Amino acid sequence: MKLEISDLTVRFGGVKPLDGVTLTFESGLCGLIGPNGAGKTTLFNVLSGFVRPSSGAAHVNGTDLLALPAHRRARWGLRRTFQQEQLVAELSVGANLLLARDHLAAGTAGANAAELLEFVGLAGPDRPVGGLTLFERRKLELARSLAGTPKIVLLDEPSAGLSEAESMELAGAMRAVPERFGALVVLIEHDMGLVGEICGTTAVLDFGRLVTSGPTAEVLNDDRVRAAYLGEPVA
Ligand SMILES: Nc1ncnc2c1ncn2[C@@H]1O[C@H](COP(=O)(O)OP(=O)(O)OP(=O)(O)O)[C@@H](O)[C@H]1O
Repeated sequence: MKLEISDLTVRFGGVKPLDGVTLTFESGLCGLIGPNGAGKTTLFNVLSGFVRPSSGAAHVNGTDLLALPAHRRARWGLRRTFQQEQLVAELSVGANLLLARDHLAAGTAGANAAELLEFVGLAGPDRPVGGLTLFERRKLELARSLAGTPKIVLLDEPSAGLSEAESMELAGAMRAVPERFGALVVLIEHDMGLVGEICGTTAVLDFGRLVTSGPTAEVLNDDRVRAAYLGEPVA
């Protein structure tokens, strides 16, 4: 699975949260990093259909993603999580998973609920979501994003607020997604240690522009990336 983004620009009035971004996510688990306001979530919003770009394109293995209406993108295999939780607290773990599958509406191919919960390491499908810990809810959100037949999975800071041990456990599941589900995963993550640990390649945005992308170890050592995080001008 290869996601090719070309010359993507988003304008909100005079602001350009994305400014001519050209970038390829090749396969596996890819990091997407950058300081606050860099345009990371905006890129997810464009890919998932919440924001219409003023120009540019995104193709997955030749499919023109932006030409599909947002609801068709989900059915096609585009998945995402949000910084704000999308779970229904009054419903059980299992019912929340079923809701995700119902939204897809294209049959029930893919892993069943028990398999998804086992994959993320979450027990008790009958428990109400309102009683889960933050860590358990994050696992459930990851499971939801894998319902049906995911092709591209966009994860927006799934580890925010978790302890280091919890983040590492969730990371173990995230890094197993490409092989288990055949999907490409793009992960927005602020913890550089975690990115270095689990992302094969990483792309860096700053002020809506691509700073660099490539093998994660090289990217994290790049002076331009350090400068972006320290708030210094990029040479
Ligand atoms: N609907 C909107 N209207 C106007 N400006 C917006 C809108 N959405 C985002 N922006 C601006 O676009 C820029 C990029 O925001 P975005 O949320 O994509 O950044 P981010 O890299 O995801 O940041 P963070 O790490 O803080 O989540 C910011 O300057 C933000 O204020």
